Amino acid sequence: MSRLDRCLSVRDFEREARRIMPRCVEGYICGGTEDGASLDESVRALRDIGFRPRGLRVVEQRSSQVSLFGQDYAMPVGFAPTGFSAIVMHECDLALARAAQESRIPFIISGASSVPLERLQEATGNRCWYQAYLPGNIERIAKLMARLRQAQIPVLVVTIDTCVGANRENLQRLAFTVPFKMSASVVLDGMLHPRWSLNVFMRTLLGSGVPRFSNLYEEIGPPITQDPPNGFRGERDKLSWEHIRWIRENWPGKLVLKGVMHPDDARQAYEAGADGVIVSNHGGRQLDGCISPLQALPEVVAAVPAGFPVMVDGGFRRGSDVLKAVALGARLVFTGRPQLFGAAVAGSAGIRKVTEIFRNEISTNMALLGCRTLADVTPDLIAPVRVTGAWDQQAAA
Ligand SMILES: Cc1cc2nc3c(=O)[nH]c(=O)nc-3n(C[C@H](O)[C@H](O)[C@H](O)COP(=O)(O)O)c2cc1C
Repeated sequence: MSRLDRCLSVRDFEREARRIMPRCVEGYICGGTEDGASLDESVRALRDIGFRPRGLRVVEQRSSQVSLFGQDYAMPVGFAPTGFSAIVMHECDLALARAAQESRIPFIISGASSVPLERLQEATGNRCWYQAYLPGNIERIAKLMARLRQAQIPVLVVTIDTCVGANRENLQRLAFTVPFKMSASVVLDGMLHPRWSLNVFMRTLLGSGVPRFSNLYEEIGPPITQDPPNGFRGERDKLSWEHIRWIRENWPGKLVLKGVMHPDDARQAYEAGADGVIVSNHGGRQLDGCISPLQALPEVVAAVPAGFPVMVDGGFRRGSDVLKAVALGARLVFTGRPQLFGAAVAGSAGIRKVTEIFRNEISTNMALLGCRTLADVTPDLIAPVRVTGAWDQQAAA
């Protein structure tokens, strides 16, 4: 049985991917910050919610279709932006964009990605959203926006949770740095993972050279082994609501803020003219000790007018996880690591299988919940998982 056939769930893909990736790549993809509390909390919070399904409803014809920003998507799942995906698969950005297009789900190009956004747009009929790591400098924002307009990006996603680089001790221990620097331990790590060295490292070097910071600013930047002009994080700590308001006045497309965790920020985003927010703690990769995005979601939904798109990401690994967020008011759920695990295990076929898994699980679980459409996935179908007194007594007996 092939590796791909063995993977029946996203967790299976994760297990296989961890075997293939060098430790420093695994640390970069899978890791969180400091004690990993935000990372753990995102996964744990999903287990704290259970379903209260309805029976005897005709669910023969089901649809998980969702409409957003004038597009119909096949299911309420999209690919979150993931920078440096080139270390998982040769031209991974392109494979992700194509798989998303084929599966009719949204794909967000990361500002820290390597395949030029113009190529990704060409491959998908100009459907990619773009995520920006913006400096608090209007002149520089304007230059990037000119490029995005030229490339006909329909949705600009501004990440607001990365004003500074977080404390990623795990990466320091593994000698993994951004910009990427070769060290003896990194070389040894690669040698101990020959499949990755051949399929990813050598293939990339021989095929297209060292990946570049292609989409961070207005022009194709230097290789990821060098600091981009103005630095990778230059002036991000100056970004404020003033810049968001300026962007709104000057950006004709849709505008989404990513990394919103506080209801007041969601309200402010709406008032500033944003078209949506993504509730996210950056996959546990920024502030450690954050509440989970799932916990933040209901208050964010309540803070904005009905119908204002609230999306969410962080820790979603099952179709049932996605449906819990939909029941709590999320229009769409983004995943970050799952499709990278798919890419690491089996390239494009692996990414496609991950989306199929989500689609099948969503369809099956909608039926088991008694839902024909996503509008039927309502808050009464979920409840906190709580061990009652009676259960405690039974357990003690
Ligand atoms: C390897 C990796 C790279 C990421 N790069 C970015 C990025 O460039 N921009 C961004 O806004 N978020 C980035 N994120 C965060 C994701 O967009 C998303 O918020 C998070 O991965 C969701 O959690 P999940 O991985 O548990 O699905 C990255 C996450 C990972 C795992």
